[in-house]
Amino acid sequence: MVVIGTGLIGTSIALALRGRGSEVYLSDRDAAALAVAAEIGAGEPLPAEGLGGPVDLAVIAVPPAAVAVTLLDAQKRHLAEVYTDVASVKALPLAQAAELGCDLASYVPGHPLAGRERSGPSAARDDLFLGRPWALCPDERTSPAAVEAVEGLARLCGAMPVTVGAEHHDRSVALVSHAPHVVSAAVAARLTGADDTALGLAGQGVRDVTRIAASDPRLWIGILAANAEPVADVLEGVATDLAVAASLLRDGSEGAATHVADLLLRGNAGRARIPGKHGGEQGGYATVTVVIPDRPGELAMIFQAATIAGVNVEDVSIEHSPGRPVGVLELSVRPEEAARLADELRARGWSVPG
Ligand SMILES: NC(=O)c1ccc[n+]([C@@H]2O[C@H](COP(=O)([O-])OP(=O)(O)OC[C@H]3O[C@@H](n4cnc5c(N)ncnc54)[C@H](O)[C@@H]3O)[C@@H](O)[C@H]2O)c1
Ligand SMILES: O=C(O)C(=O)C[C@]1(C(=O)O)C=C[C@@H](O)C=C1
Repeated sequence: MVVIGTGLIGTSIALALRGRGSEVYLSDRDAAALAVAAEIGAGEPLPAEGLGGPVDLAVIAVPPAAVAVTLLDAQKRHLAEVYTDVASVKALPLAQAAELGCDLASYVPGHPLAGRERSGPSAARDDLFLGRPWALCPDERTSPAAVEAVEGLARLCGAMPVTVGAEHHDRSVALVSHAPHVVSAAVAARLTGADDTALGLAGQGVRDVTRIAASDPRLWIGILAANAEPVADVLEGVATDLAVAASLLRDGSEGAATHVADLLLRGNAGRARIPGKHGGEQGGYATVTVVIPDRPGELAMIFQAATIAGVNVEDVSIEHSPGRPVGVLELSVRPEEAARLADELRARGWSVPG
């Protein structure tokens, strides 16, 4: 394989592929990004003179506006049999590739729905795509063999391939990724004028809502500009809800509170529709909460206790208590296994409230 663009996503794919035994060559116009990716074991730099023949697959992991020119260049060099990209929008690269005269039979537009708020190869992780959807947007011009190869890539990275048309993809991600990003930025932007007391009171809620606001604005302006209309449609709906909520709160009447409660209930309902682990139903798990001292080996012993109790931990999160040497661990498990795990942990001396 060849990975062109060794930033967060390209290097994460390269690491995942290397972990599955693939031979990976790397290319980036930024020599420092290439050097870091190679240094952390993502692959070998692609020799300037090429490899003497096409590799199976080239993954183009550059910003959306650079995908089509990068594809054309790679195809001119006959770098690979099959090409895919990972850009967060799909209609733009596909239209530009057609306009530039790229070979569309061997190009499968793709988009793994996994990422981080950090950029560059040093933020890469080989497990980034585990259990995540990976959109593929072939059309009537794409060869079935190319689609099969890129489905194989997604599966090798531990992701679930999902086939969807490019326009449909872009409208969908406007709703589930791009508009939420702008909303997160808008909430975080309110904090620039906050005083130290307010910031000192920041808890997990604001951290959850603003995590993605730490992302690279240069990358995101390219994503938003390439999906402008669908994102604007969602933002207008959000803006209406917010404006109505603000005016009702000022109104202060009991009727107004009921209307605001309606927005909160719709929020509950929307959130509950987000699929859970492996695309399954969300909310099917019970949470076992454990207070853990901050000392070596504590987590390992808790997971060992879960193993002994025969309980599979489906998900895990840790909340740190600021200034205190303890944390609160939340273990998501099947509801029928929660009491067994709680008993096992209590018997071994941990504090399991509830
Ligand atoms: N960040 C995310 O969470 C995320 C998730 C899924 C998909 N994506 C998509 O993946 C792509 C890469 O994003 P990233 O987060 O890895 O960004 P990044 O900034 O970490 O990496 C991009 C890399 O591409 C290189 N690059 C830029 N233009 C190039 C060109 N013309 N030729 C060769 N290399 C070039 C840069 O030097 C950089 O190393 C984007 O299209 C983005 O939309 C991002
Ligand atoms: O979790 C994050 O940090 C992301 O930015 C991931 C996320 C997303 O919105 O889910 C962002 C953009 C990508 O195109 C794909 C995934």
